[in-house]
Order: sequence, then C-alpha cells, then structure tokens
Amino acid sequence: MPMETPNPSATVRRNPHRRARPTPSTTNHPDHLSMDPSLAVKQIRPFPLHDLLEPSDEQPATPAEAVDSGNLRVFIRIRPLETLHKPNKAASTIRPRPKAPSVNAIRGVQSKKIKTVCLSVNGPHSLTLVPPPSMVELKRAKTEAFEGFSFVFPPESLQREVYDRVMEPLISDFLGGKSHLLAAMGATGSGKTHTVFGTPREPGLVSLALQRLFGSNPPSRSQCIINIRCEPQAADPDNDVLQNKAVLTIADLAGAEREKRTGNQGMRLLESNAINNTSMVFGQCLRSLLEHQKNTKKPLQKHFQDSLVLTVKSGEDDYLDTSMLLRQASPYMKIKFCNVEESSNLPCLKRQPNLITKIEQSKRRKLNNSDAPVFKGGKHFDGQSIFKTEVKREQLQQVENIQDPVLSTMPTNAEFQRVEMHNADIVLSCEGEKGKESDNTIQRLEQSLMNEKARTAKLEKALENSRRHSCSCHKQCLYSSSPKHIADVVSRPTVELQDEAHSETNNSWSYNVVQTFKHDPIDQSQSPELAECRYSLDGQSSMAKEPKNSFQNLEVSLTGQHNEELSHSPHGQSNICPTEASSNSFSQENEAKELLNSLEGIEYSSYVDPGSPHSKASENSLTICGIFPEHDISMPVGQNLEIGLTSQNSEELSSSPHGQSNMSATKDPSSIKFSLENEAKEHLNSLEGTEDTSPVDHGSPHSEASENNLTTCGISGEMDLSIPLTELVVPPRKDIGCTDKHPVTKVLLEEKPESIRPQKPRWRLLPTSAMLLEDSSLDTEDQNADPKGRRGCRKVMATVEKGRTPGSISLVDMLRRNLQIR
Ligand SMILES: Nc1ncnc2c1ncn2[C@@H]1O[C@H](COP(=O)(O)OP(=O)(O)OP(=O)(O)O)[C@@H](O)[C@H]1O
Repeated sequence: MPMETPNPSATVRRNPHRRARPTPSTTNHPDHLSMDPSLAVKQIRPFPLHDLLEPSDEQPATPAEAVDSGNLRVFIRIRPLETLHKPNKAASTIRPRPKAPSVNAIRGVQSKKIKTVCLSVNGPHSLTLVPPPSMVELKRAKTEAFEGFSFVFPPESLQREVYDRVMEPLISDFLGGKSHLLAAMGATGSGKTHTVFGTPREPGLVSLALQRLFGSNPPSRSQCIINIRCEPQAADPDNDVLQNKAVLTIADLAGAEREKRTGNQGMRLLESNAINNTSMVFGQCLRSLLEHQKNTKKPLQKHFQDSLVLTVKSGEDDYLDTSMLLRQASPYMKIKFCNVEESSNLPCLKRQPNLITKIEQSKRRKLNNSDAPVFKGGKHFDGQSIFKTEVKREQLQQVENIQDPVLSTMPTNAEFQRVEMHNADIVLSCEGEKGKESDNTIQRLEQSLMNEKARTAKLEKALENSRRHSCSCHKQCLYSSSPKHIADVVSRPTVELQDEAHSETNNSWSYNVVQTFKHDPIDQSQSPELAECRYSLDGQSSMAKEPKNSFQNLEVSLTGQHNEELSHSPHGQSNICPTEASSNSFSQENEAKELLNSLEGIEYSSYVDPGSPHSKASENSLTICGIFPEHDISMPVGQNLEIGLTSQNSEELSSSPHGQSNMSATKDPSSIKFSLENEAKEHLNSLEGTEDTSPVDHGSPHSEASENNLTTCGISGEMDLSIPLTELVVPPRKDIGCTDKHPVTKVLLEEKPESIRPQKPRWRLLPTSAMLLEDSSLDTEDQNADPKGRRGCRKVMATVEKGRTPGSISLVDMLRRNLQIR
C-alpha cells in the first residue's frame, strides 16, 4: 500500500528490494517525530503493518531460513533513547513482547518527550533514517530508507528476543559442528556490549549462549572477541560433526567514536582513533568480501555462516553515527557464501602451519635484506617498497589459498602493521646512522674543547708560575729592604726560574745562557743588618761587587762572560754598562725584567731616549728598569743605593748627583750594544701613561759623558720604601771571587728636587685570568699597534726576540700587553 510522502523527493532508498516499494517515510522533516506527541501523531501516518507483515521471498521468514540463505546476516538493534530508558525492574522481564517491531518503534517515538528520533522502523527488515531539521535546512542530508536487513530490533526489544533471532541459530549450528561468527558493530554507547554481554538482570548473547552451552556466567567485558571451540571428548566415527572442532566466534567490537562528540583528548583520543581504525578495517574486510564475490571466477567458499549485529541509536544527536553505520553496513547483506564441506573449514579457519612458516621465513629474509637499497635496471628500489610489494602479493595469495575472506583479511591487516613497523625500523636505523655521525661530531668537538681547555690550563699554569717566581723575586727584593725581613729572605729557599738555553750569534756578541732567575740567600755574615737581593742570571756574564756601608744591599748579578761596570751617572741614573758585548745577557735580563714588570704596582721611569744623543752615547749599555713595584721607594734625601753587579771584570757603581743609581760599564765600550738600552727604552715607552721622568738632557754634555753606560732606571717612583734607606750597598760576592779590587758600584740616592720628581702613575695588574682572556691566543705582538715611539726600536726588538723561545715571547708579549692596555 503506497504511503503519502509530503516530500518524496528527499527520500533515498538504500538496498532496495528487487521489488520496488514506496518509501515508508512520511516526511523529511523530523518534526513529525518531535517532542509533542499530539503533533507527532498528527503528522505521522499509521505505519503499514500489513505491508510489513506480508511475506516476502527475499525476507527470511525464520532465523533458520536466514542462516541457510547464505547471505551475511545483518541485524539492527535500535537502542532506546535515554529519556525512554527508565529503569524498570519489571519492565525487562514483565514487559510483553510487542506484536510488531514497527509498532513498538512508533510507540517509542510517540512517547518521546524530550528528544526527537531520527530512526523509524518501517518493518522487520527496513527502517527510515530522518535527518534533523538543521541538516535538512542545510541540504546536507536526506531522508533515507534502508531495507533488506535480516531483522530490525526496535528499541523495546528484549535481550531474549535478540538472542532467539541472532544467536540461537548459530548455537544450533555450532552444536551441529558448524562454525559461526557474530560481531556487534555500532557507535559508542549504542548498545553493543549490552547486546553481547548484557547485564546480570538482562543477560546478553554471550551469557545466554553460554547458558545454553554450559549454563555458566560469562565475564562482563565492554568489548572482546570470544571463540568457543567445540572439542569432542571422544572420537566417534559415526559422528563427523563433533570431530570438526567447530568454533563459535562472538566479537564485541569497539564502537566508532566521533571526536567532536566525545571530546576525547590525549590518550583517550588515541584510543578513539585506534577504535575507529578497527571499525574501518573491519568494514574494509567486509567490503572486500563484497567486491571479491563480484568476481565469478573466484567465488568465495563458505565455510561458516557469519552474522553481524549492528547496534544503532535512534536519537536525533545520533543521526550521523547511525547514518554512517547504516551506509557502511547495509551493503554487507549482499555478501554471499558458497556452501562447502564443514570438514574443510577448520584448516581454513587457522592458517596452515606450513604456510605460516613459509610466510614468516620469507618476511624475515626480506627484512634482513631490506635495509640495503637495491638497484634494479637503473631504478632505485629500496627494501621497503620491495617488501611491501611482496607482502601484498602474499596477501593476495593468502586470500586465495585460505579461502576464508574474513579471517584471511584480518591477519593481512596485521601484516600491514608489521610492514609499517618494519618501515619505522628502517627509518629509525637511518636516523640512527645520522645520530652516530652527530655523536662522532660531538665527540670530536668535545675532544677539541678538552684539548683547548688543557692547553689553556697549561698556559695559565705556566703564566702563574712565571708570575709567582717573579713575585717571589720581587718580594725578596722588597723584603731585603727591611731588616725585619732579612731572616725571611735568608731562610727562603732559592727560587729558580729556568728556561731553555739560548744560543744565538747576533752581531758582535753571542751567548749561551741557561736562563736562571735565581735568588740566593743573603750572606748576612757580611752585614747582618743588610739585606741583599741578587738577581743572578747564570750565564756567561758576571759582575763583581764590593760591600758598602749601607742598610740595604741590592745585588743584581749578571753572570756571564762580560765584564761590566757599574757607574753612577752624573745625572742621577743607574747605569749598568757591560764592558763587553753583553747584549745576550741583556736579552735574558730583559725577559726577567719584563716578568718583574708584570707585578702589581710596578712603576717605571724612562730616563733614556734611544734617539737622543744620550742614547747614542749610551750604546752598548744595559738598562735595568725598575724592579721595585708596589712600594714607593722614592729615596729620602741623601740616601744612597748601591747596586752591585757581579762581574768578572771590574765594575763601578757610582752615585748620581740626582740621587739616582747609575750602573755604568766602563770596560770595552765598543762592545756595548746600543740595542740593549734601546730595548730597555722601548719597553719603558711601551708603558702607557708612563712619564719620561728622565732628567737627562740628551743634548747635554752628560749625554756624551754617559756614553757606553748601561743605564739602570726606574728605581724610584711612587713606591714608598718605608724603611730608612740611606744607602744601599751591594756586598762583594765571595762566591764568584769578588775582591776589593773590584769595587762594588755604589748607587747613591740623593735628594731629588720636588720639581723634577716625576709624577708616577699607579699601575694595576689584571688578574691572570683576565690576562689570559685578553690574549688567550698568545699571538705575537702586533707591531702595528705599537706606539710611534717604539717603532724605531722594532728592529731591535725583533733582534732581541729572536733569541727567545716562542713560549717566552708569548709570555712576555702577554705581560707586556697587559701593561699596555691599562
Ligand atoms: N537495548 C538496550 N536497552 C537498555 N539499555 C541499553 C540498551 N542498549 C544499551 N543500553 C545501555 O546503554 C549504555 C551503553 O551501552 P553499551 O555499553 O552496551 O554501549 P556500547 O556500544 O558497548 O558502547 P562502547 O562501544 O563504548 O562499548 C549502557 O548503560 C547500556 O546498559
């Protein structure tokens, strides 16, 4: 009987029967299923029960018929709406069985008060899906009728009803030796678990089946796959059925979830994705069966009867889920199986062991060989693509060989997962190689960093040692100025700073000096109240000295081949004049001097201008610059400072009328090198802010008079020598055979007028770490950065530095730079 449809154009028929039927839907608007019962009643026309109850050739009249039809049985169970699902203890048991499902559905719709429904049962084998108004307005959905189901269970259906129609035929077959599969599909919360397992009050299919089989209670699980295998206890040759070991599989599949609806996040979202993938894969399996059976050349052989229970919700909000499931599963009803002997089923249910072994061996072999890329015919094939191809080929072979479309497909998906895992392993291995390279690079960098650190530490240590020795020498000198410290100085062990031997021939002089910077104990026997500090440059120069009556003795011992003479410059400067070509000793002394210069508070006075006539006159002179840091040793008026230079030759220490000490060498003036003084002058000029306090007028006759003199400069300054120093006398060195015949050069410090007293800036040394930072590379001195006053001496400096080792050059440069920066 045709039905009136207000909007028949919006109806789409799914899985129509061969004999066309009018769409039972009355409208495409869900308002006819709205909350107002009266309105719903007005709009919904009476359901054509007589049409639905008419026997049809395509519809299975009984469950047995459905099983025997050879089609995949697809059942639909509509879960009651929550508003309609009011727990009624008596309802589930006492509620009478409805006469017709469609009537119950209509009842449910009519009694709906809060929510509208999107499903209406047209009959035992069909239903109509009505989109909600919002989607109708957007023309995104149309009313659809789905037909051809094995049976449609309305919301009011009882568990027992479902069991009787769905499970009981399977149990009967199972007991008869036939294997079956039952799977529940549907959106989450649609009632799969309720259908399969149920509750203690409303036991589901499993419970009822087990009750039937064993009379036991099954565990309650939300989703699982249950295999019930029939094991014959005794071989009965007459009963072939029991020997088949039939398996009944009941699967409570995971429910597809819509993320928008569930709002899952994090792990729940991942689980949801996995669940949806499972549903999708299962649907693909079924579709593949459907596609496969289109190939008449390879008909599927049925080895068991499968059943599918679709659970849907009829709520308006469940429209999308329900629609998707129905669209997906409605074609499955067309899946047909060919009847085969049940005896051949069991080997097909499980993979044949030999086949599994072959497949696994093949995969392992390919896995082992898949790491290395394979080149075939000029094309690049990697192991992954080959492996995938092989697996797909095997997959097809398995489908053909196993002849079980469902079970053969599902393991194949597992194989795909293994392939993906294999691919991931390959990616990881590639990443691992890159990681190894990165690790090697990091290790190399770390090693180089450690080497640099060790090198830096080594240099710092060397510098610190140099500084310490320098400080010790210097402090000994200072201590020597105080009688109180004499004992300390004497008792202090000799400190030696040895550097490698130098051997160089430079113009008129040569030297081979073991650079020893040595503090010798003071011989107090000579003058207990005196203290002497001798800087012994053990080499080939020697100086002699003789004691003088003074409180303090400062002995600068230049041990060498040269005879030197200390003389007192008339202009008050201390000159040490080697009598022979003694620039070798100067280079060493210069280094020692520079080391000393690095001390804190060191102050210098430059008295000699190398370019001046005086410097010319003082060629071949050795200039000893200030070695009295930290303290103001500006000498009181009338004080004398005698500096004894131990030498093999006679030396003379004279006192300058300006109160400054001059050590002048008078012997062999031709051999005295101008470079020595030049070097000293250059070094002094390199000190930024240092005032040239030389009272010497280089154009004066004194300049000429001081020719060939070695000028010792900068003993005075801001350093305040608090001790009463009136005269410094260097006692004779008995150990080197000094006698009175070799008079000790006497340095008399006379009062210097305030007007000519130089303004000495204070010098501060940076800490060692700062020095290292300033010149960590220890490069040689940048000549371009030299002040103009030094450029004239560059050549001389280079000559002098030739005799130095790279380490000493670096050290000296670093010390010098440190002083220059400030
Ligand atoms: N036919 C029904 N009659 C009464 N209650 C039902 C029915 N179907 C489902 N329910 C109830 O709906 C709720 C959800 O059902 P169920 O857990 O079976 O859904 P599900 O499809 O298994 O969900 P999931 O996929 O998340 O496991 C349960 O509380 C269940 O009791």
